[in-house]
Amino acid sequence: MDLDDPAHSGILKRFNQTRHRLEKSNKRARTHENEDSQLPDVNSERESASVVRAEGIQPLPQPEQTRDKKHRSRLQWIVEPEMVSPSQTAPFESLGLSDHMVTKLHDLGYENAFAVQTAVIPAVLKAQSCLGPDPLANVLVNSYTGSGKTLAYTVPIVDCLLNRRKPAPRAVVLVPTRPLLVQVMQVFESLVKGTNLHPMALRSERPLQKEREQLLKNTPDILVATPGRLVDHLTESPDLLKQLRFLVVDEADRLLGQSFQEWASVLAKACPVQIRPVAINEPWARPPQRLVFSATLTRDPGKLEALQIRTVPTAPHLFIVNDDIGDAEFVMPAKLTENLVRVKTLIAKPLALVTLLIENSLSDHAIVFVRSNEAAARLARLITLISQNLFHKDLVVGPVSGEMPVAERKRVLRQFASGEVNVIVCTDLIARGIDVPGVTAVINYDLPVGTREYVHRVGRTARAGTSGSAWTFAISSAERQHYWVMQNGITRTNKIEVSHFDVDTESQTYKDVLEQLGKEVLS
Ligand SMILES: Nc1ncnc2c1ncn2[C@@H]1O[C@H](COP(=O)(O)OP(=O)(O)OP(=O)(O)O)[C@@H](O)[C@H]1O
Repeated sequence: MDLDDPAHSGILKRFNQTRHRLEKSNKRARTHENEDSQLPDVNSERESASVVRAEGIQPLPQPEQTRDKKHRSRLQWIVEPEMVSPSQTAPFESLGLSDHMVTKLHDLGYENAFAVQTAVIPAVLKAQSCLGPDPLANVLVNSYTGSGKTLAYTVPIVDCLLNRRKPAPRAVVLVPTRPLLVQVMQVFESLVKGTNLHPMALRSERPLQKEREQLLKNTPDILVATPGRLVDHLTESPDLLKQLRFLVVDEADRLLGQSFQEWASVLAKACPVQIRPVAINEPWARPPQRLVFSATLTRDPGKLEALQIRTVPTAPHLFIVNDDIGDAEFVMPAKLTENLVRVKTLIAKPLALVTLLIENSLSDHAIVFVRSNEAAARLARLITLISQNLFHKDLVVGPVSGEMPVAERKRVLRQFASGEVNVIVCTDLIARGIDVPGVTAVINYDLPVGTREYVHRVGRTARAGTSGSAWTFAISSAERQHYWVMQNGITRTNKIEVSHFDVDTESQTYKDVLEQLGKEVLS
């Protein structure tokens, strides 16, 4: 209460007057031990009633404040998240996993758990070990790009489901894009090898009916899907998820930004709800444990509400992998260096890009982001032409965009991962979640639309503790301003470097190259 506020000081004054009168009247009652004298003084009661209704010697009822307190305690997990230092690594043996899983992880080359895994794996295992119908503590995670969030949920899920007892999907993992779906599926497949667990990806490129038949026949334990495809199946088979134990929402802020087919409410209706048995032999059920991940997780309770994160009676865990919460919402990988590249004109941009790639030895394994499918195709061709004609180098460049056939896109990504393709030019389709080890640089040829997109794009490099660099082109003061605005709310180890790029756009060879591209586009 603000005592300087005239309204509040008036309330306080009236409260003190009333309390004073009540104290006087109670004292009188105790002194005389006379039943009549215990009644409050009629005059003073009238007086106090005209002021405010008093209820014993209690503070005056303050409904707003009570509600606010309750509200606050329900949101305590958001207000005071559990901070996890990025340096907090531990052997997988120490996290409560089965011997089978620890051996499997070692076989796959994972020795120690990354920070996010040391926090999330024990929290999930502990919640899942609770028997009975009590709701499980949900887990929400904000951890920087490339920090190992995928293993943080796939490992405990597989470990918990190892003793397969029910032929029904018990885990659903939602992801925003098909490339990410393929990647998560590969991680599950590597973890379940040698067990009787069966993961399945729901793919929108397949006929729905055929996939449904497969779903009924194979009874997968784990489903990996995009929300739209899952909704299609739930419409046909509303009981599909009745045995669900885990609901993972990866890249949650992105998915929550999509209201496609009202997926969150359809999914909420399809999940088991709390059923507390009245007698010991009665059936019970509890909602699946929600595991929610992103490098840019929203902490807006209003937005998270769609996921039905239970806050009572078990408060969720909100893990933030960062040394210092400060004011920053997001954190950059420690070994990422960032550069703002000032280029004078639009026409200089392609040449500046190729010069940057070649002169800074970035051309081996780089990702260039542009804003449209068309720009991806055009710039990929232009990089090839410029590198051949002006630098006498044969860079292998491939576009990756949403309009390409899925098989073709997969091929380019596979070749990029194996090193056959040096540079990919892509849209935001692969800005999130995609993990290609060894990417040396990310170049924002076109500016991303906002902070979140920036964080995810540049996070395709400097992953899993490795080094990498990010370069963002800006040709006007408006673009530079946008760049600096995007940096608000990001915490980083390395200072951003600003460089100027002057290239000769007047050379005849460059003009010829641009003309050739123009002709190719028109033909
Ligand atoms: N404990 C570990 N030891 C060694 N490598 C690991 C470990 N955990 C994960 N990795 C590797 O780190 C890389 C990044 O992991 P992952 O893709 O899960 O990151 P992420 O946090 O989900 O990133 P993003 O936010 O970009 O989706 C992967 O190549 C993965 O194999």
